[in-house]
Amino acid sequence: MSEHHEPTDVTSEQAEEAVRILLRWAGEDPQREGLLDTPRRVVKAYRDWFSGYQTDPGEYLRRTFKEVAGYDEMVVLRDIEFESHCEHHMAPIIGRAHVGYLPTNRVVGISKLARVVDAYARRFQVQEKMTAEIARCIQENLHPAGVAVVVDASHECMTTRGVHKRGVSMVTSQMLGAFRDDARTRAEFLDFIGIHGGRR
Ligand SMILES: Nc1nc2c(ncn2[C@@H]2O[C@H](COP(=O)(O)OP(=O)(O)OP(=O)(O)O)[C@@H](O)[C@H]2O)c(=O)[nH]1
Ligand SMILES: [Zn+2]
Repeated sequence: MSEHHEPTDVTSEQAEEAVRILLRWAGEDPQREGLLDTPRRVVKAYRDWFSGYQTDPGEYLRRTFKEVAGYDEMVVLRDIEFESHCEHHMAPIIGRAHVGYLPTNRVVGISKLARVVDAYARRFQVQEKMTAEIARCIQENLHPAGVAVVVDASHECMTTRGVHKRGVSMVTSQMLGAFRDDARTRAEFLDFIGIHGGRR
């Protein structure tokens, strides 16, 4: 994706004007010197935070390796830090994702699992939906014997506004295939990521 790509039929100028309106609505003067460049900066930041709409997450999983014949145990990538935004308040969701899968005969470059997480995180999200999307994407593209995704995140819409609860994290999981059907496989994954009996 190029830096200056217009993602939709809404132009950067229109997006910048929307920021000026929000500034005016908050009681500010968008023409004062300190704020002159703010709309441009905000639009640039949004382009980064919401770049996931310009990606096809499944594309990252197309290139697989067969050279690992003999390896038939689970692969786990844990503590994948991500930043997302909730679709209710457009407030940051900050957390970590843990992804595991049981390869059948092909494995993927390990960074690609983190790229899939980012591709979904950089959209407006609900944590449950993001968790399920990551798992489904891996299942549909790699056809492994199973996929496990656990997401542990804090929602700024709960810390800096609204109910104002700090130190709260939301944990969601999506288990598919062997991770859903076989308690021992699921337990091994949870052990790998450091969650024992639900505690970390
Ligand atoms: N399940 C779920 N809820 C979320 C997520 N992100 C934000 N929320 C919640 O979405 C809800 C939206 O509730 P509303 O009552 O419509 O919004 P609100 O008046 O701003 O609610 P408060 O946050 O309680 O002030 C809130 O309870 C948020 O905490 C998420 O990823 N998953
Ligand atoms: Zn929210």
